[in-house]
Amino acid sequence: MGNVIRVQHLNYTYPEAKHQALTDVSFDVAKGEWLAIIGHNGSGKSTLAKNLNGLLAPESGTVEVAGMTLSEETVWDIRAKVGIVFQNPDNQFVGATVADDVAFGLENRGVPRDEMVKRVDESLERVGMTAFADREPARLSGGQKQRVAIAGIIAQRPEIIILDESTSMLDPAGRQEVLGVIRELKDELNLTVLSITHDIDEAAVAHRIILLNDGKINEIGTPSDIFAHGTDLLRLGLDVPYSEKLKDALIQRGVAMPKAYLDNERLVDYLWTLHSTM
Ligand SMILES: Nc1ncnc2c1ncn2[C@@H]1O[C@H](COP(=O)(O)OP(=O)(O)OP(=O)(O)O)[C@@H](O)[C@H]1O
Repeated sequence: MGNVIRVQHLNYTYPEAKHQALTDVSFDVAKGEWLAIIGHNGSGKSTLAKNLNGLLAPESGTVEVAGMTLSEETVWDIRAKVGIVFQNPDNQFVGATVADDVAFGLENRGVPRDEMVKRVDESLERVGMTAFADREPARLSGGQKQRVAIAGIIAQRPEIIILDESTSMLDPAGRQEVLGVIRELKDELNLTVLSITHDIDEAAVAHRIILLNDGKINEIGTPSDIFAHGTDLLRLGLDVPYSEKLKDALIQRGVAMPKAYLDNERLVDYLWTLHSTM
């Protein structure tokens, strides 16, 4: 499996800022991988996402996407490969109807009308929003709005989807709805997913997690590697999985617990075994 993203020694400073927003960031992403990016407020997550699709231009270092090195010449081709779903669904709509909205990006790219109609239908079908094609986007629920935003992106046939806090304004049901759609699309279309999130449960479903701290990569590892830091993550301004908090509270009370990260199910299994041997 080849790499679809390669970032090497990326540095970025905003024009009017004193501090570097990203410092010497390097990592690879394999095609078809789900990578979560976590870190405290202001750690550089959104800046990194914008450097990946050329919304911001790296100050130094290189960004390669789908075999192209990001530059003025490649920025439009790269942008076509990387779709970003942003946090606030209301800021993402331009069309008067759901179908118009999904068509917008294709119109801009000069896709012929027949092809456009086909792709709009197909994309709405994939996110389960066909019945809403003629509705006004503003009247949809938060989860439905994000599904429409996702349809607008997949209509453009990207290889990579970045979720930039895309579920953070949704209720738990909306969050599950959107993540479910992404999971299905990822498998059907062999997409690579980067999810920038504060939601620890969303990070836990990734293959790997990048932990950013003050614009630098603190660690890259599997969810088990990262969550094994337990309550130390709180010091980096992050939340800790519920199972780790519970484990910590049990350790405080003198219960012998394994060091490795246990998700909810494995924690229950462990406690059950402990209970059965008492
Ligand atoms: N347009 C801007 N101009 C100047 N500085 C900025 C700008 N946008 C972000 N920054 C600064 O760059 C750093 C990284 O910000 P960024 O938005 O990438 O962080 P983040 O991890 O996405 O934060 P959050 O979780 O709050 O969205 C912060 O110090 C922030 O204040």
